[in-house]
Amino acid sequence: MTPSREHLDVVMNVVGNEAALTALALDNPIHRSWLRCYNDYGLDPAGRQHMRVESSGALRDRHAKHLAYLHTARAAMEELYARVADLGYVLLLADADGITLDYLGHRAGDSPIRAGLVVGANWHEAHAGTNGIGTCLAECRTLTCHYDDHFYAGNLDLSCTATPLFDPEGELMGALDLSSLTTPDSRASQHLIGHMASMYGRMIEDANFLRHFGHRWVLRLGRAASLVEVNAEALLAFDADGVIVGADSGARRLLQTVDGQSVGALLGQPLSAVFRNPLGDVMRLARAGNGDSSALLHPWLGEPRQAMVRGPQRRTRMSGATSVQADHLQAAPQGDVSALEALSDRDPKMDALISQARRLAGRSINMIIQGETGTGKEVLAQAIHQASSRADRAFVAINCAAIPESLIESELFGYLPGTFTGARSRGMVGLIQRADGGTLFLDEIGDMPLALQTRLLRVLAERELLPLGADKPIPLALTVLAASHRNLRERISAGQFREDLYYRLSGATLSLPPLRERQDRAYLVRRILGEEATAIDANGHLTVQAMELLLRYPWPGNIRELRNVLRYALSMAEGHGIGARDLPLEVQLVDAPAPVLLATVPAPPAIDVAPGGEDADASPEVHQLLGALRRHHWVIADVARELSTCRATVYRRMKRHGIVAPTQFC
Ligand SMILES: Nc1ncnc2c1ncn2[C@@H]1O[C@H](COP(=O)(O)OP(=O)(O)OP(=O)(O)O)[C@@H](O)[C@H]1O
Repeated sequence: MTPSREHLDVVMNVVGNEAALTALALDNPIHRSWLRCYNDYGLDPAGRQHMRVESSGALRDRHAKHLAYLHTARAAMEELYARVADLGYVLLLADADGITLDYLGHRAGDSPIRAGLVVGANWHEAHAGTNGIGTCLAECRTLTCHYDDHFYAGNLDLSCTATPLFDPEGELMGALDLSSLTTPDSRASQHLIGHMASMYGRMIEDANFLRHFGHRWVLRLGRAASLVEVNAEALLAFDADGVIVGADSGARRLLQTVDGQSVGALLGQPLSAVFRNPLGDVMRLARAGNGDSSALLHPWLGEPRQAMVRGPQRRTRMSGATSVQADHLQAAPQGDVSALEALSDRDPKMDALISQARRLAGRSINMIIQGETGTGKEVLAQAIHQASSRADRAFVAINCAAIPESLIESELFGYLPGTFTGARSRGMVGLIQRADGGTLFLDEIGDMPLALQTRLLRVLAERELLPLGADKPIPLALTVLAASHRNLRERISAGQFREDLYYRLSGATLSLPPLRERQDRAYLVRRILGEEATAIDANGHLTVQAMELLLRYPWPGNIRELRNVLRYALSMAEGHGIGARDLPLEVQLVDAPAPVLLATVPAPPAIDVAPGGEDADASPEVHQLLGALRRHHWVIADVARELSTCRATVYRRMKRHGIVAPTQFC
C-alpha cells in the first residue's frame, strides 16, 4: 500500500467510525480536527488540497491592519530563526484567519513554496485541512501536526508546530509556526520545538502588551523575585485608580481560572478585589519605582507571587481630577504636543489646524473632525488626546459603523451581571465607561442608530451613564471626539441625526485637508516610508523619478492609500532603491491621458508590474484590460468573455503590457 493510501485508511477509520469517534475525539486534538474537516468543512481526505494564496492587494490590507503585530513579532522571529535555521525549520506568522503574514526561511528551491510555506498562504482548516497553523488556531493551543497528522496526503512530508498568540484584550491574534520538510521521524523530537514556539509566542504577546499599555501601570507577577522582571508569569495593566484595564494570557490563566474553569472577569476590577493585600501595598511598589518587588497574595493561588510594578513611560504630574487612591501613584503625564506637531511640515492649512487643536486640547471640549476617508482623522484624535491633560487616561476608539446594531448598545453602555443569560451573564464594563476621564473617539458617528444617539446625548448632557440592567447612574467625565465621512448637517435635515447631539459634539470643528491639497506631501512620503521600511526591515530609499510620480498622483484614498502604496513599493523593490517601476501601475500612469482608471479605482491595484512595466503603454487597451481584470478578480476566462475574445489573447495582452496577476506576495 502506498503511504498516502495508508494515510487515507487511517483518517477514514477515525472520521467514519461512529463508535470510536467520541472516545478518540475527546482527547486527541488531531482527530478532533479531522472530524471538523470531514463533517463541518466537507473536505475529502482522498481529494487534493488546493493551496489558496491571497492576492497582493488583500495581503496589503492585512499587513496594514496588523502593522504593530508584525513589527513586534518580526524581532522575536529573527531571534528564534537564528536558533532553528540549522535544524531545517522555517518560521511562519499567521493572522487569526490563518493567512501567513510573515515568513522567515530559505528560499532556494521550490519545495517551501510548493508546500505553501509562503506569505499569503491560507492555512485555515476549512481549506487546508488539519495542519499546524489552522488546527492551532481552531484549538487555541500549542500543538504539533506531524507528517500523517495532516488531513491531506499532500502535506505528509511536513512537520509543523504552532502556538496561538493573543492580543492585549485577550482576543486570538494569530499563530507562530515552525515548520520543517526534513524533521527526524520521531514525534518526540518536536517537544523541544513546541516549548520554543510557546516561549517565543509569549515573548511576542508580552512585547505587544507592554507597547499597548505603555501609558499605564503594569504589574508583573512571578514565582521568583530574581526573575519577575525578565520572565513574568503574568502581566496586569491598571489605571491611576488601581482598576485593572488589561490582562495578558498568563494573568488570565493564573487569576481568572480555577481547575480550568473561568471564575469571573479581571478587567474593570480594582486590584484590591483581586489580591488580598491592601491596595496600598501595590501603590508602595509603584512609588518605589521599577526594580523593587514584594510578595502579593491571591485568594486561590497556593503560594504568594512576587510582584513588580512598572510605571507609565512618561511620568510627570497627576491631574487634580483623579481620586484619592490615585495620589498614591506618581504624577500623571502632562500633555505632549509632539504627536500633534509631527502631523505637518509647514503646510499652511495643517499648521492652522494644529495650532487650533493645541489650544483646544487642554480644555476638554468635544470636537468634530471632518475629512475625506484616510486623511488621518483617528491619527489626529489620538494626537489631541496625547496633547491633553487626559493623556495618561484611556483613549477609546469606536467605529460606530463596524459594530453590529444588535451589539452596539451593550458594547457602548455595558451591562450588569444577570442582565443577559448565558456567556454574557457576568456583566461588562461598556466602552464609554472605559473612556471615563479620558477621550472617547466615535468614528463614523453619522452611522449611530437614532435610539442610541438619544442615550449618548443623555450621557453628554448629564455626565452620567446608566449601564443596561442598572438603576443607579455612574458619574462620568468624558471628552468626545467624533468623526464622520457623512455630511452630518445633511443627516440632520434628513431626520437621521439629532441636531441637539450635533451641537453637544461640535464644541469645535476641525477639517483635515485631502492629501492632494497638502504642500508637505514630500515630508509625509519620507516619514511614512521610514516607518514602513522599519516595520518590514527594508531599504527605504526613493529614486527622484519615483518621488516625482508620488507627488503628482492625486491620492483619492489619501494618507491611507499613500501608506499602502509605499508598503507595496518597498516589497517590490526587494531591498534596492524604489524606482518608478516598483510603484503600482496607476501611480506610474498618473500622467496618462485616460482618467477612467484614476477616477474609478481608488485603491492601489492588485497587480505586479513585470520589468519593463515602467514603460507600459498607457493606451485605452491597458485601461480596458485592467478594468476587466479587476472586475472579474483576475479570473481570465471571465475577462475573456467580457472582452469577447479568447483566454490566450487576454494572456498575450497582459504579457505585452507587463501586467502580472497577483498570486503571492513574495
Ligand atoms: N499624519 C500621518 N502620518 C502618518 N500616517 C498617517 C497620518 N495620518 C494618517 N496616517 C495613516 O493613514 C491611515 C488612515 O488614518 P486614519 O484611520 O486616521 O484615517 P481616517 O481619516 O480616520 O480614515 P477613515 O475616514 O477611513 O476612518 C492609517 O494607516 C494612518 O497610520
